[in-house]
Amino acid sequence: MTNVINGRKIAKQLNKETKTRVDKLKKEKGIIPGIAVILVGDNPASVIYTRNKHRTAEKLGMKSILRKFPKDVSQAEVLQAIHHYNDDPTIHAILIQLPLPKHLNQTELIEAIAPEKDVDGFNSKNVGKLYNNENGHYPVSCTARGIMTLLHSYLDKIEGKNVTIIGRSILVSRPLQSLLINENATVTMVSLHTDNIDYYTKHADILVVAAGKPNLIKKDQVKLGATVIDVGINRMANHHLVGDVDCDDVKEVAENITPVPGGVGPMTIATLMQQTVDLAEWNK
Ligand SMILES: Nc1nc2c(c(=O)[nH]1)N[C@@H](CN(C=O)c1ccc(C(=O)N[C@@H](CCC(=O)O)C(=O)O)cc1)CN2
Repeated sequence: MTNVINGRKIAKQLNKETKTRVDKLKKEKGIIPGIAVILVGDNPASVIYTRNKHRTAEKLGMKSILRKFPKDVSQAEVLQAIHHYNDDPTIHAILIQLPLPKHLNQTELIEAIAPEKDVDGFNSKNVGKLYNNENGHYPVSCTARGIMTLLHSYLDKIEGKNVTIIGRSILVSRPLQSLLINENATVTMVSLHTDNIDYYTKHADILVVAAGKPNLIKKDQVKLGATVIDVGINRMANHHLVGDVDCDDVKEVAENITPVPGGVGPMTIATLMQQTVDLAEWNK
């Protein structure tokens, strides 16, 4: 029997736990976790995601600022906002919504965020700590951490598992590779350029697909009993959302599978909330 992983339910439970932590921080330390989300332009998906982040943070009792800039804003103006929030003691978490318009230097902006407020974990200091499997506290990619939460909910152990990740992004695939390696999984990174990609997908106990190609993966490419994590969110012409995995087909062979929508996506925002409270606790 295949488990269709309910990301919405697990995200709801995580938000409940986060709310309890927010209330405790307020009561015991007088600290209200604060997040500043920077949105440049009017990309429709980014507008929805940042609104959801803002609303969820407020619902959980946090301070939340959604700072919007027009699409032609200068690099200097965005940098100035980042410096402002770096210096604001009521803000514990700063995030720049991606993608950014092409004229902006994404790397410079991410590097300008104080590492202890870099709630996305994209700053090179935090990426380096994750890569080195350093002890101590540091933020990591919210989607990657959210996927680890899903895997831990459905699998007894990750150690020793063969994992194939299709994708190479700094947003999800690379940090997820490090998180999995740090838990002693064997991780193979492939892409749409890989020769004989089916060889790698068929050998995976855990298959993570972050390729950005609707319905790329079918059941004949998946090992019997595998756990399949679909990171793809493809908006079709009829406005339907479709993942990178043909869920109805792959369900016939997978033991666990995430649907789209309702799988990995909701975990990204719940993990962002979780990590905002982490930052408020770590840096109090
Ligand atoms: N700075 C960042 N930018 C982006 C990130 C990120 O983690 N940090 N991730 C994505 C977008 N994203 C959050 O920002 C995100 C994507 C999807 C969902 C989600 O809940 N998806 C739903 C479907 C919702 C819909 O699109 O209609 C689902 O899959 O069920 C939340 C957040 C890129 N940018």
